[in-house]
Amino acid sequence: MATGSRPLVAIRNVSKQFANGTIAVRDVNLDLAAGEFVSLLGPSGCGKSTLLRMVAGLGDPSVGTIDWMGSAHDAWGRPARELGFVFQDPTLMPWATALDNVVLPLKLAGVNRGEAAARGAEMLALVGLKGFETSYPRELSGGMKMRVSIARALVTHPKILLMDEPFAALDEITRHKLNDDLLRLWEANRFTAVFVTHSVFESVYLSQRIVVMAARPGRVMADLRVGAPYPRDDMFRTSADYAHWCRIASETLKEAISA
Ligand SMILES: Nc1ncnc2c1ncn2[C@@H]1O[C@H](COP(=O)(O)OP(=O)(O)OP(=O)(O)O)[C@@H](O)[C@H]1O
Repeated sequence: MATGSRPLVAIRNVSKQFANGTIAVRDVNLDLAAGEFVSLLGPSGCGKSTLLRMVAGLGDPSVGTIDWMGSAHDAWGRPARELGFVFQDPTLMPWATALDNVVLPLKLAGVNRGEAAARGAEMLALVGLKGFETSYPRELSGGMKMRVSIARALVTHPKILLMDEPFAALDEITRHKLNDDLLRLWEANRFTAVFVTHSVFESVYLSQRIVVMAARPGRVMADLRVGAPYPRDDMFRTSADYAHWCRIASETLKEAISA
């Protein structure tokens, strides 16, 4: 991956202190390269979500900068962040169909109705929901709702997809399936993927790179490269190579927590 080239996002000396005095993250330095798959791995409270939200512009750092390199800026000097965000909860509009949920970002961007519907339907098909365009969220399973959420995040073809523990509430079989589908989408489209998780297994399965964080205060402890090739599939999940990388990631996480 293009890790040697100019980063897509450069996080420099970033700290975040909330009004109640909590230091959520301290002195984080991180480059996100175009097209890479990175996981932020760490225990509860280590600032993963806070960091991800700041990359998305949902909250500013107290100290430091987050630069979207090479992005256009608006009249106020704010970067045009081309991103999609997937939360742990699918956050769908219950009164709208799957298709209407997916096309919302296109509508907000002023894309005309016909084109938005075509692009939305195409995206739903890519996440395995062809035929469910007119279904309402209440008619969909948890995994299907999350697929709609991913389709909505990707429908604008963002440069970066930020995901905050998107599969944590799903059963293991559904989570594995969604992991596979996410990798397939990433390999086909090569957006930058930033994935927050506390699961060592999930981070190893998905990522080229795992940024290991520790809490109190939240900080980056290690930056691990997962040297296993893609495509990754069920064969990989049961391989000695996967077990090897899980062991390394697990030991790194243990060291980070006890440091
Ligand atoms: N709005 C807020 N006001 C005050 N403190 C906050 C706020 N948001 C988060 N925190 C605190 O900042 C720290 C980091 O929280 P954050 O949610 O980023 O961690 P996390 O690693 O994503 O945790 P989890 O895995 O449990 O979601 C925690 O101590 C949390 O209580």
